Amino acid sequence: MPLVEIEGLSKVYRKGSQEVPVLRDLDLTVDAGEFVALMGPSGSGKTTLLNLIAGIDRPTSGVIRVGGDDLAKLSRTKLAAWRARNVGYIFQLYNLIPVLTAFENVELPLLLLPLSRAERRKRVEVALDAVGLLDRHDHYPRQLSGGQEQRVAIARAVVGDPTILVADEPTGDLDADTADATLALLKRLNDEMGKTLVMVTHDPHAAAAAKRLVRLEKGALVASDLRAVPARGPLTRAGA
Ligand SMILES: Nc1ncnc2c1ncn2[C@@H]1O[C@H](COP(=O)(O)OP(=O)(O)OP(=O)(O)O)[C@@H](O)[C@H]1O
Repeated sequence: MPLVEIEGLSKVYRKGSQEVPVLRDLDLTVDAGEFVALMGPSGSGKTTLLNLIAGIDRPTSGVIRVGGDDLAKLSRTKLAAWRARNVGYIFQLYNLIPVLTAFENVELPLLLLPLSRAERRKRVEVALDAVGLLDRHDHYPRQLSGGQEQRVAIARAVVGDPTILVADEPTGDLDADTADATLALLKRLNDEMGKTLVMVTHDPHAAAAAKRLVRLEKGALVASDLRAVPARGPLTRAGA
């Protein structure tokens, strides 16, 4: 079943009087339960596309439906509310709030939902447990390693049970082993919990964690294939 339906999507940024076309007449469908890697050269429009799917940005023209909602038709306020309910965003640099503990960081998106304090606590604990960091719940981001910070950020992204998870270079700032552990976690969220994931990456190794590869070049889709990478066991880095 299609979760993301994109038809004739275009995005033009305006810089003063200058127009910068970033996405051109793009069509793409992502089914529920897919794990899609979005690759392409720097400047090809990957982050722009991800932000449009996440309802952070709005298209210049075209249709973008996520879970049946036509995002271009929502007002800014409605789009913000839609985002809070439906999107979990994972950033390259984690974007945790330094003055909040791991628990409080994960709890943050739940404060926008009508939940009791007890229900919030339960959900935060389940999410922290799922990423293996329940015992670090009272640690501040500076007391965590980069990989642990990213796992807290992943817990924060899934805690509200969003319709879709989007990740922008989630392993871009991690060493190889920590990146592998993070990718294994994302794979597990997809395989075992059925989360739909769209991940921007430059790294073919990271892309190999996904089930489908979508390539962008100069704002247009050049390929969208089921994984050409042979099936394999645990993520291993070639030559390592
Ligand atoms: N807010 C903005 N205003 C003007 N131009 C922008 C804006 N955001 C992005 N761009 C331009 O749009 C193009 C695509 O940017 P985008 O970040 O989507 O590319 P990308 O494929 O994610 O690149 P990278 O891999 O380097 O992150 C770039 O030329 C960029 O300069």
